[in-house]
Amino acid sequence: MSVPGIVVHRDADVLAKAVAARIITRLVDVQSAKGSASIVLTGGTVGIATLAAIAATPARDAVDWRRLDIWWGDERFLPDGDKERNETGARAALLDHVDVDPARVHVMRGPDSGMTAEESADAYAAELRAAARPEDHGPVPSFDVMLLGMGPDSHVASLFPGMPALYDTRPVVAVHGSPKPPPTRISLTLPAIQASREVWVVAAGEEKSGAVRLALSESGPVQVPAAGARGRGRTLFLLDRAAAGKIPPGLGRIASP
Ligand SMILES: O=C(O)[C@H](O)[C@@H](O)[C@H](O)[C@H](O)COP(=O)(O)O
Repeated sequence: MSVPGIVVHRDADVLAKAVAARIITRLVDVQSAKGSASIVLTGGTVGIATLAAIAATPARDAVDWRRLDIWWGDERFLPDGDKERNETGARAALLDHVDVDPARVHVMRGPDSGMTAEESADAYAAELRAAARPEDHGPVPSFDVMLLGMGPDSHVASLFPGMPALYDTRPVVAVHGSPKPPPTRISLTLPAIQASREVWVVAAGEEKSGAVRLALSESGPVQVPAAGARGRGRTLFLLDRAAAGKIPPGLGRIASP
């Protein structure tokens, strides 16, 4: 797994815009090289603000949205269209404004599907397995970009410290009793996250600074899930100054444009 690079931006607004530009560039590069690309979206304030920043920039048209596979790292187990669903936020911020191929927007289904949370997780795992190719060497595709927001407790996706999902070797699990409402969620697990070519953890605000410090230290991923958020090729922590405020000196290269 890759050692995290750290990039610090002035504030949450500049961070979202900078991550948006970075996503567009990454997707254009990958599509130029491979013809198609894949991205895993996240919920949360910065995650959704980043999608809105993509929608707001003319450079978004450089991405071939028809040749992009869109996945989610986690989802709240709520009915389609519920305003608390990460999918709802992503569609309002970006997906409804670009020409995505509906067949390549892979949502984690809620209770209106008639499935339980466990069945929905299994269905998503089957969708991931169907999209995996031999060169991925596993049950999930090698995602080109895995975006992850991070909570003040260092959770990523819906992997909360000490909870059973962190011990699970399956790629997708149902989460019950989430400390962050709503209580029932669907989440990729760390093995699925670590299959990504690149993992980008995005965080803003002083309340995340302790979690950032732990996530960049030699912490164990069960107690510090963000410490397990590592890509096979590259890991980036994309932060604002407030979230970066407790990073110990000498912890690798910190770019502060
Ligand atoms: O479903 C969710 O809630 C998100 O996927 C979650 O992992 C989020 O990204 C973090 O909690 C950070 O959220 P904030 O950026 O709003 O603090």
